[in-house]
Amino acid sequence: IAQMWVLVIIAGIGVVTLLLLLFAPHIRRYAAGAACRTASRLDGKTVLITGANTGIGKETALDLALRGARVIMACRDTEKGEEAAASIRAECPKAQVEVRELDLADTCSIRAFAQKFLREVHQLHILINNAGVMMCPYTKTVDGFEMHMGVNHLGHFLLTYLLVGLLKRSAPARIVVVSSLAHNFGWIRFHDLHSQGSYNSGLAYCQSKLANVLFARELARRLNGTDVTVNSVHPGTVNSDLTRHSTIMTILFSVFSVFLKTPREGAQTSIYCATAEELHSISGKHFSDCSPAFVAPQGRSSETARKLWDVSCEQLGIEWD
Ligand SMILES: NC(=O)C1=CN([C@@H]2O[C@H](COP(=O)(O)OP(=O)(O)OC[C@H]3O[C@@H](n4cnc5c(N)ncnc54)[C@H](OP(=O)(O)O)[C@@H]3O)[C@@H](O)[C@H]2O)C=CC1
Ligand SMILES: CC1=C(/C=C/C(C)=C/C=C/C(C)=C/C=O)C(C)(C)CCC1
Repeated sequence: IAQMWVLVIIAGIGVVTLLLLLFAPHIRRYAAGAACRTASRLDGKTVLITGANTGIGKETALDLALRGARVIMACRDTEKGEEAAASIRAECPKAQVEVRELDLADTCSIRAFAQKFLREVHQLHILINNAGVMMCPYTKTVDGFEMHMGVNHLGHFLLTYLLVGLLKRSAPARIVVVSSLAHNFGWIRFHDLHSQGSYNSGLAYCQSKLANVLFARELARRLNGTDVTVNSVHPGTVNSDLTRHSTIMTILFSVFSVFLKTPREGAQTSIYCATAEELHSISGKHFSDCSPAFVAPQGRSSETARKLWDVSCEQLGIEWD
């Protein structure tokens, strides 16, 4: 009987493998999701992308550079950034890409970055808040913020605050906030925003991605009439370095990689929101697979969005009306 079970298991694995191989092209096509079909050129436009040295950010940078934009890649590790820029130039010799140092886990770095940027770059048409950290062990940023909240939300909040004047002067301009489907599982824990009482790395990530959705909606409302639009994005489930802090997720993502998006596929919705002509006046919306997407009720609450805005300003020591 034991031998029979072994045979059944081997046959089962064989059948599953065969089916997977047979349907691999279909599975891949389905997993890839929607591609951005717009042919818009970006000659003469300046784009800033955070976390552009790898993953979705790097692929977004390559695509926008191919469209003729000057792409500024804001990276915390400029060596990694230069390697990414070199690989973009190898694919697109005419690419105007440059690397600048930005550590979103340090408000001094964000302020220094913005100061130099405003001195040296005189226009900004597209800002893509892409950088992110997921499920890291409990860590604080230089300013004492919990890492997910500090980098994914507060760091980008401060960066956008410092650059919004330039975006307005360069209008029409767009801001793309890379959030996630994970916002569905998040709650803004105003009583313990920095998880000092209790910490769960998954929930901390979800909270920060919900903060991204709320920030995009509230900023869109405040920028109404300025010709600067803001939309948030879920890129899909993408096989990137994002899982680096979780061994289980890293193993699962590589084993099931055929079912996941590649970083290039994951960049499509960011590219769509940054370039699609039909979105020129669309603001405060959430997109996935280059289409409008569902937002969880907690991501649609104007009250929570306003409260988060006020708390974020307070924590960063800024006034932003
Ligand atoms: N991959 C996925 O399945 C999904 C991703 N997303 C979102 O997409 C975005 C991009 O993720 P993805 O490309 O997958 O992940 P990667 O880990 O490949 O890229 C993340 C980028 O963020 C940068 N980064 C992290 N911390 C900081 C910091 N303190 N200062 C500046 N840059 C920083 C990283 O730099 P470095 O390499 O130096 O660490 C890297 O360039 C994230 O916001 C993520 O939340 C949303 C849903 C699903
Ligand atoms: C359940 C399951 C999977 C799906 C995981 C998903 C859907 C992860 C989504 C992550 C997100 C959205 C991260 C960033 O924001 C895998 C890996 C295919 C392996 C098989 C089990």
